[in-house]
Amino acid sequence: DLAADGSALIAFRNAVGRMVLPWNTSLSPCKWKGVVCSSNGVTSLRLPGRGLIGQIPTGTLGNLSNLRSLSLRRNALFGPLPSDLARCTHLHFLYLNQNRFSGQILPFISSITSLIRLNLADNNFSGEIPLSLNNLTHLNLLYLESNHFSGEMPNLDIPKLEHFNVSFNRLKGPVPEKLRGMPASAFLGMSMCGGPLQPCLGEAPLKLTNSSSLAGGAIAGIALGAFALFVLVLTVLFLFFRCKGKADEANFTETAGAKLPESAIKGKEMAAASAPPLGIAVSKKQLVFLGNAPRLFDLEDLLRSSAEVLGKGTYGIAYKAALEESLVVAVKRLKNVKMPEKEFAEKIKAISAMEHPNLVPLRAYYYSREEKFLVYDYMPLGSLSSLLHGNRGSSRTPLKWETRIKIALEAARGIECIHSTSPSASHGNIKSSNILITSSYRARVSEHGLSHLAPSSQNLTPEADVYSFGVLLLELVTGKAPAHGGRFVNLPRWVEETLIRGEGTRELFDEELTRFRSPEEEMLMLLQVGLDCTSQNPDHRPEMSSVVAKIEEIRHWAARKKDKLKEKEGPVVF
Ligand SMILES: Nc1ncnc2c1ncn2[C@@H]1O[C@H](COP(=O)(O)OP(=O)(O)OP(=O)(O)O)[C@@H](O)[C@H]1O
Repeated sequence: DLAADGSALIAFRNAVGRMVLPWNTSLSPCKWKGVVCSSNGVTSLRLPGRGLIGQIPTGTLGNLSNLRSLSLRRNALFGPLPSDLARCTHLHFLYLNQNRFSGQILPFISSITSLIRLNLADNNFSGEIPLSLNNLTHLNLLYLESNHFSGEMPNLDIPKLEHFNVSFNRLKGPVPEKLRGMPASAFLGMSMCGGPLQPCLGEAPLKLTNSSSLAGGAIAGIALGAFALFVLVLTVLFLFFRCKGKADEANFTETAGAKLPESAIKGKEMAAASAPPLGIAVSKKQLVFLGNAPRLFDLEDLLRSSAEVLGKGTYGIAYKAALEESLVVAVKRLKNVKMPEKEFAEKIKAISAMEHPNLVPLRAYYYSREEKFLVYDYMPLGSLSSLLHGNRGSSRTPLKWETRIKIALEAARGIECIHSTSPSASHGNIKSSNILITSSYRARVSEHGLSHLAPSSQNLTPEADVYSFGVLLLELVTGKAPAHGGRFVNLPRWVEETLIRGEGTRELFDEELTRFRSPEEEMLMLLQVGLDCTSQNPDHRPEMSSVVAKIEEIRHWAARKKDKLKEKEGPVVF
């Protein structure tokens, strides 16, 4: 019945399209965009390229028992297909191509015997293609290309099958007998043989000429070379993305990008003599350097360096200290940290061991009874907060959409790294002023681990970080600061209320984004991720790894859309 179909559709929308499907619940579902009904209920749901993102839960589409046609192609849907789709026993057309669905095509697909067209191309499906697809006796179209299906192609024998493609999977072996009439283009990019392809080895031995055996040697060489390259790439990726491990070479500042030889720094005059020196009073003690970073300066150099206050934060005052024109560090002078040196040193070591390209590297620390400070790489572009909200005048360079979503992804990866260190690990103070930006607009999360030095450590949970990160996403899209001059805006509530007022979604967006005609669908998708993260119930918030996956999906989706547009435009013909 229609009411049940309506609630199934709303559950579906809430899971994957809350922002992009402005269905008016006071109207009949049959009036909603993309929905078609007959007297029995909803028969067709067509939402191609609408910016749907996430995993389709069971208890949504599976409840649409009269569904004849389902098209969700060109979205950013991922994860396994909901198994209760098998309950849609009248389904004729199922188009799920160009998403990121994964998992095996479970036998339930084969149980939807009403299917006439099944398109699962361009996804991440894996496992073997089941022989049980033979149950789909009405099937006229089966597109499975560009997935990760492996094993041998089963001997599909579907009498009405006319349109078929399994190219660009990992299938091997012979083209089965009943499919030998299909064109070669149906089996491209795999090690299959026979039928429309090259004969299999047993069928007609390959004639090896001298040149082809030479080619064999060359191929072996290329294969070895490719393997070595693969190992090298893996090693580089491992070194780059590891969360814990050995320190790499110090890169204290990104202003000039040049490395300074030690001799160039020691004993030199201060770079900007006009600024006052850092001048923190210390008892005779040394800086403790962390990791393998080269010791480019000592305590004395640091204390004499020209310093400027960057700001006052929860844990103390932050300074920019310029030791040399291209050797700049950030010094965080900690207040209210009262713990024995050994415990302090252990905590700091744990922080510095957490290495990741999206965390601000901690390079050294100083501990005495009366003074404690930390030395970080200086991030020349300051914080995301200042880039978003600072200097909103004519001289301002607005942050464009592509940069914002890249920053969102990188910050998410930094937080994911922190959360990956233990099940209860958290940052404790995620906000846009703690996302710092390098000269190449790479985002780095700062202050990780500091909440564990502070005396009160309540409410430090990964779920609380996810909430704060959700607020940050809403801030990136709306351009509104959650706290400004002592005034606080409840951003999640503001977004929800604006949506409920139903005046369209445009007023949600940062005016700097709409002015440059930024892609609305992507902005809505990111808003949806932000709202998911700020769910009132902590158990309903996604884990950081899934937040990372969702933002990656939005970017893939956008890239695919761009490619499609280019394809449409076609080559320029003179
Ligand atoms: N490594 C750094 N490089 C560049 N700027 C930094 C660095 N660390 C901090 N800052 C800047 O210094 C200012 C003060 O930072 P701090 O982290 O102490 O306070 P906060 O972020 O405003 O508040 P909280 O302590 O609650 O996080 C901020 O504007 C921040 O962007």
